[in-house]
Amino acid sequence: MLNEIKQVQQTALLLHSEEEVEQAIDNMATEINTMLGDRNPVLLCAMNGGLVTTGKLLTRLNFPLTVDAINASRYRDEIRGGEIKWLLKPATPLKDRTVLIVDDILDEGYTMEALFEFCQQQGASSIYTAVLIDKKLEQAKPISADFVGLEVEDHYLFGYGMDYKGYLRNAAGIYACKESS
Ligand SMILES: O=P(O)(O)OC[C@H]1O[C@H](OP(=O)(O)OP(=O)(O)O)[C@H](O)[C@@H]1O
Ligand SMILES: Nc1nc2[nH]cnc2c(=O)[nH]1
Repeated sequence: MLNEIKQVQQTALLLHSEEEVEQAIDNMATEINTMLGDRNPVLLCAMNGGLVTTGKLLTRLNFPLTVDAINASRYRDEIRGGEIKWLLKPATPLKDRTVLIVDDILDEGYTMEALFEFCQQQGASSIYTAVLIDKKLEQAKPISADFVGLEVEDHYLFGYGMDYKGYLRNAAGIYACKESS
């Protein structure tokens, strides 16, 4: 397994450097500070992929907020999406709260749609969505994100929270796996 991971890492294409991604996160934070500064939101970190983006955003946000986690996964260790499996629901009551769901990537959009619907069912008063990456696809998505860091072509990506078979989430850049489109 580790040989495969090293091979994927070595042959991957760097699409966005660490500097570019950090700038994109700065820009997202500026927008979120403007839009949600007086809303006392709860940030929901969409685990596991949303971990890096949530952490990087958090210290750039300059207003009162609380944080919790949510996890509905549909890829697990595959590079094609399947059925949504709920792994974690937030402990924080969402009723009458403003919610900001933070994830690494909006790909086909089914994961974010499921997270959004869950927050609606819990009675959130308003729900915003933030993703580091919005993948450009030919087909329409069931949901769009309110805050987007970067738009990226259709490859299987890793880095900044995004994994390849559970690994490479810690890569400090946005990489495309070779021959993944
Ligand atoms: O827009 P979609 O096509 O639904 O895909 C996006 C989702 O896929 C990844 O999650 P994954 O299920 O791989 O779990 P992970 O966060 O643990 O990596 C990613 O973190 C998003 O949540
Ligand atoms: N790591 C990773 N997870 C995803 N989930 C949906 N699309 C992707 C992708 O391109 N990379």
